[in-house]
Amino acid sequence: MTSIRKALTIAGSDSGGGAGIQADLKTFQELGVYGMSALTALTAQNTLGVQGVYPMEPETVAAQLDSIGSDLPPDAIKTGMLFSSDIIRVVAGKVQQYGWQQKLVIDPVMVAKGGSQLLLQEAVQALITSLLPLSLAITPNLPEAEMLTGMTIESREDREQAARLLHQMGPEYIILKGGHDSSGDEAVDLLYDGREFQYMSSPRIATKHTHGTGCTFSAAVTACLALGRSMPEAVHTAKAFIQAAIEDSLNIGAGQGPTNHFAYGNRMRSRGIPL
Ligand SMILES: Nc1ncnc2c1ncn2[C@@H]1O[C@H](COP(=O)(O)OP(=O)(O)O)[C@@H](O)[C@H]1O
Ligand SMILES: Cc1ncc(COP(=O)(O)O)c(N)n1
Repeated sequence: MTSIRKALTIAGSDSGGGAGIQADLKTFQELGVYGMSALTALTAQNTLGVQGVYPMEPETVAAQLDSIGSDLPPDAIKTGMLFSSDIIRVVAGKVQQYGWQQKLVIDPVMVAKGGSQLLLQEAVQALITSLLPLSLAITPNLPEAEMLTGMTIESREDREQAARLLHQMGPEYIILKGGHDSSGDEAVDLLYDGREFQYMSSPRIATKHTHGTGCTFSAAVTACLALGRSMPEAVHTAKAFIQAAIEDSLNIGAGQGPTNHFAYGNRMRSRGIPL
């Protein structure tokens, strides 16, 4: 009998396979974690953009979470596209019912890279009041952090202030991703635990094939937490995972190609390093 750690993604489906639950499940698999999913919405999507959004009924989301919660307790959970305040409230209720608070990573997905709305404007407040207080960590990109805090983020001091404000909203850890700041040669992420600011940077890769970077990064954090790693270790591994995935990103489709979920594992295996 083999025992395995389990991770759950509560997110939207990307038919093109680069973001959403597809990116999450591929990342879980690559990091040796058993992946489970509860779908919040279907998107008709490819490398050119989002052609359609079809949200699930909130009861359908609840039913999936009950099936998982009653039989397959996850070791870590992430949320991605949640779409509406009704779905957010259902997810928050199930997180409380099954006691998942200490295992929950929120990727506050708002807008797809092509510009389509994946979280309704009316749902931002529900995310702040219903879900953030229940979470272990949140992984906003810079525009999402601006939307959640209401502040403009330009300088390093702004990032630290935004992290402080987000920390006051409930999550124990703030992981502020810096991919959208194209001003330097580095992609700089910030981890804040309410006491210390820890910066993690890597060389910025010049490519348009970054579809699914945020989903993949937060899925890698979640997989590492499921494996029992500490938060700094999880973020460190996720940064290495996404760096490899962007370096070897896939030039498929006519638009913004996806990141390469095999890249990190291939590199580790070729060096004989256990994942
Ligand atoms: N061009 C890039 N080169 C290297 N790392 C990047 C690049 N773009 C994004 N990243 C990294 O990918 C992760 C996701 O970042 P970001 O683009 O900010 O989020 P999102 O995909 O949610 O918009 C972060 O760790 C960020 O530093
Ligand atoms: C279903 C779904 N969920 C999330 C994203 C965000 O993708 P990205 O990681 O590129 O910001 C997406 N494009 N589609």
